Amino acid sequence: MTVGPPILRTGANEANAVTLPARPEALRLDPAETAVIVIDMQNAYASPGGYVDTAGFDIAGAAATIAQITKVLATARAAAMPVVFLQNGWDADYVEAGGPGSPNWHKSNALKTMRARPELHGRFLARGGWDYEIVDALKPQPGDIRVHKTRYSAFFNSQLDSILRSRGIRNLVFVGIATNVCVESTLRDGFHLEYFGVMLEDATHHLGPPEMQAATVYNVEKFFGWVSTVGDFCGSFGQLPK
Ligand SMILES: NC(=O)N/C=C\C(=O)O
Repeated sequence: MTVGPPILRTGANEANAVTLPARPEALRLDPAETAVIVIDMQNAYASPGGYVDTAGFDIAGAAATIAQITKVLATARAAAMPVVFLQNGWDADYVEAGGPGSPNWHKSNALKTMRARPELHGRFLARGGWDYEIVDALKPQPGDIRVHKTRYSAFFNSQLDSILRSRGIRNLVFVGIATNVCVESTLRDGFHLEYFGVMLEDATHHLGPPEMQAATVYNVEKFFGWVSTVGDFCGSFGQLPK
């Protein structure tokens, strides 16, 4: 008898489930219980002249990440899988960012850069501004869901958990920027809230040196979830009848 690689079943509705190749093992996912979570694909994180570019991070990989996410979203929409866009930022007066009593005020490189260069005040991550907007190439389509968030984890003080639970979503497929900050923070919080998190490693991009990408891939694969690829996601869910 040949024993194949293990497959983890995440839901009760086995009839509609699809096998997604992943590490450390493949997953059986029901598309009706699965959502694509697009983390912070805003001009701030992916466009020249946006916050992270101005703050000195390398965004050379962002264009390729956008191209990969485009493929994922086309497959997800064709499979009637919810697409949830997270948008990171604050009100125009930065009240939601917290003041000096908040660690966010001290650690946010957007806020630090604006304090160091007062001519930039109001430019980064303010709702209503260009920096906050989703990049043109990934503009949300009718039926997509948009959720505002004010901290790295998309579950913290947001509507995300309620929106997912009310739709019966149990599995989250993560794409976006940055792998090692908001993607990992959200996937970790999702794990603690009993969501099965899958990160598509070639549709995410890190902030900082390349080791940061590798570290999150290791953490996800070993401790918090599963790691898959755009090719495997599109290959699996692209097979569903239209
Ligand atoms: N979207 C993110 O991962 N953001 C990381 C840093 C920041 O927002 O300052």
